[in-house]
Amino acid sequence: MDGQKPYTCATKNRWRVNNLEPLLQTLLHGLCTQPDGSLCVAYSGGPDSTALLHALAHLPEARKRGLRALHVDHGLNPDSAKWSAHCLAVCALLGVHCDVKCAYVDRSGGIGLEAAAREARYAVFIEQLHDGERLVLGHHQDDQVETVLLKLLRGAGPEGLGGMREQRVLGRGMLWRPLLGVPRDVLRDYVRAHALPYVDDPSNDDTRLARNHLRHRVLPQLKAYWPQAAASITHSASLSRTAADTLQHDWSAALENLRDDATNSLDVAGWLALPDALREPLLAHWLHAQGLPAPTTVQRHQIERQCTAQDGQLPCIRWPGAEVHVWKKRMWAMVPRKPSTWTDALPWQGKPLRLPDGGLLTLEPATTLPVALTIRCRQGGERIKPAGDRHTRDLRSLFQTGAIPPWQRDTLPLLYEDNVLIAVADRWLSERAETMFRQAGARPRWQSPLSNPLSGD
Ligand SMILES: Nc1ncnc2c1ncn2[C@@H]1O[C@H](COP(=O)(O)OP(=O)(O)OP(=O)(O)O)[C@@H](O)[C@H]1O
Repeated sequence: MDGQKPYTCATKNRWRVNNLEPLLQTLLHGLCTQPDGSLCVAYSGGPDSTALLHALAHLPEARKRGLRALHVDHGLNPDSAKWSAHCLAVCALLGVHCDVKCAYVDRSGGIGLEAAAREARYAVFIEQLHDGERLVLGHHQDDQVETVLLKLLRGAGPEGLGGMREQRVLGRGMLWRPLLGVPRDVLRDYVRAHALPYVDDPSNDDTRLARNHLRHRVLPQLKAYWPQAAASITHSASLSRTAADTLQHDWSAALENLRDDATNSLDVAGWLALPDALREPLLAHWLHAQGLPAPTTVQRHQIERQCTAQDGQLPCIRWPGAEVHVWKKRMWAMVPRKPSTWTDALPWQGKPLRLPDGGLLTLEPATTLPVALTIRCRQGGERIKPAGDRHTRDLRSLFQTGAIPPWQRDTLPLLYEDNVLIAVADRWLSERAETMFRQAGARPRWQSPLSNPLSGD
């Protein structure tokens, strides 16, 4: 597998030595323009990441930074353990340390096996990446062409049509795709010329999968008529990327202005006033940052219409995995939640208590209360006299003056001592509760089951 001369930046005018140099040349150029950081090759064992790993292993510039490989075993193919063993053996021959990690592929998410495997793989990458390390992937020009066409066929905008980014932040490090400009054939030539052994994953030939259908059926026909298809599509992608990055600059600035950090809610009037080209990606990004899926165009238009609802109305727009509420001229997003009131009275003396709706009640610092309290869910009609207040108040008016969003109101646990309401979560405490917690040297702390924290007054 060896025999490749080391090439350095200093000798770059003497690169043209043999027919293997284009790959090394690209990588060397990439390394010279990349900020420092050790390299971790995402090594599937397939031909492309094999070429990538082998070439990097022969560049002193890569070795000097620190070079290792990471193979993820999805456990989906009966031969996957053999593939892991193959990766370890190749790395041993190259003198590159290799980590093999198993990924748990969750098939229950309804996103398809390929996407679930990808999610699981990236979760491993994120977990395994060291501080400042670069995860180097073997995606090449033909992968980029397939990605862009698939996005086009799904009706994507400039961000999707920009294809895969050459680099981006990933976990504690960066993801880097140095081969996006290199055609698949160059990599396959390299593998052949060095007689590199690689894993042949049969799922790559399954033309029932959209990407494989494109690769094996559609693209050969496109290229037969338009030989420049790959170059033209990647050129369009880079134009879209530039446009998407410019838009991103603008919608990021708009998001800063429209989002309230304390509540993570959005100012709807400001959002509606944005041009379409900013409104859509801003919403998608705001949702993704909360781990929520973006709406379809039809659902987004529904949100836009509901944003102009009268005060007092409480619009809620739902789609699989997310719901958006419009309240007090702001927009709030969360995971859809069935209204869950519980009837049991739960005893509590200070130990962390997971409530039936997923909320969490604790004492900070952890300690034990002198008496056992009872925790109940709101039923309606409850009243409390908050410390320092001259009157008892019903919870409905407390919630209104405290600006507690309506969808959060039933989640606040109520703390009772001998059937007397002494605290509403950690928010309103009676004189008796204040005294009890002061004597115990701790404060109650409640974590909402919803993704958004409670709004401030
Ligand atoms: N199981 C895996 N472990 C580590 N990295 C992986 C794995 N699967 C994919 N990758 C990384 O993602 C890149 C693109 O993945 P893709 O599924 O297109 O490739 P592949 O067909 O598995 O193999 P290759 O690209 O190496 O020929 C790979 O080149 C590799 O860098």
